[in-house]
Amino acid sequence: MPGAGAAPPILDFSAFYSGDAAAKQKLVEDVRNCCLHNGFFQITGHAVPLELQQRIMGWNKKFFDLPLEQKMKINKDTSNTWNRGYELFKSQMLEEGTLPELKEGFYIGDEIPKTHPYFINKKLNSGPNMWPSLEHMPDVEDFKATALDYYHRVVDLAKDILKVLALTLDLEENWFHAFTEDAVATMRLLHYPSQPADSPAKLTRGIGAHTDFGTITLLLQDKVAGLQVYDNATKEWLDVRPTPGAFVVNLGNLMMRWSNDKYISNVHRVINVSGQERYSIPVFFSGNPDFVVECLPNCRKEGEEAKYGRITVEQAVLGGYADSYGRAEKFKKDAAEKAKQAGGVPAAKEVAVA
Ligand SMILES: O=C(O)CCC(=O)C(=O)O
Ligand SMILES: [Fe+2]
Repeated sequence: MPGAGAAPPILDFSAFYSGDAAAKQKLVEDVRNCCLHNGFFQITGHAVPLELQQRIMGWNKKFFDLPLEQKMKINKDTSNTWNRGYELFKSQMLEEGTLPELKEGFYIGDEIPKTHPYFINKKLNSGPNMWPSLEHMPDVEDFKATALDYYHRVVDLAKDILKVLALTLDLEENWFHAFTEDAVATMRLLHYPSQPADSPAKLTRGIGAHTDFGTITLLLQDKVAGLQVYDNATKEWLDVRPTPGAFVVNLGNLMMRWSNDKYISNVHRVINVSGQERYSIPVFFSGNPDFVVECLPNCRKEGEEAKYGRITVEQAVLGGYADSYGRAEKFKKDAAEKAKQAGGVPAAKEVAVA
């Protein structure tokens, strides 16, 4: 059971599929305790094949091995407005006071054609993916097929996890059904270069301390450690150990708000001082963008007011993005301004690029 100073437990999710009522009940209780404690757990025994996880991890590395100018051709900031494609090193800064983050990313989502109502109505992160060209990646069709297969299976798993979450709140298993229909989710391939050992003190981060903006996140890590969860009780950072085949599951801000802060969207970060390159793949499950979220049943006492008003999924997620990217942009502008005042060239190349 999670307690002060305990790393997120590894739960066997096969109990959900097994038909063994006692095992399923135990899973529900374990998940509930994690949600109340720090909103993090790992799961094994799910239906996403290990072999598929390994193939998408292989593509993760292959993608980032492309030369920078090829990745920049599908830069998410310049090639589209629906949040797909390549994200340059140091684009994000989630933790106030730290330096822009030492990670690069590649955003993928469901393949939404330009004729789809979500694209036409500019719904949250909805549109065609941005793939490398055939010229730069001759087997890009395999990359696409693997990424989309992986995406859909993880989204299905997210829906099963939401069934368990409904049970943790004593709701009917399909309570989240309307919310999960036509849901938006975003997956990002991430690459963290190895950082110097003094990174924690020097305030350089792979990804700064943050909470996720969506409903739930399902993260695949490779073998290289670096992810840490903040333990509110002991005020220490706990390592989330890479576990073969496991997904790290954590609740995002939308779920915390929806549950009236009963369930926790917890602070986490990555600092990669392993001496090796690190790769990971989070899938952020947002939900149906038009779904209106307001305090879940069984999350407040009789007569108690809900802490938050109604909000659509789309509004809630977009609010979180604006904060984190705005911070990185401001930092870069300030750095460029400082360099100009000092009469020098901007210190870092990315100041000009971003
Ligand atoms: O790469 C990881 O292990 C964590 C990534 C993460 O927290 C995020 O992308 O929000
Ligand atoms: Fe995160």
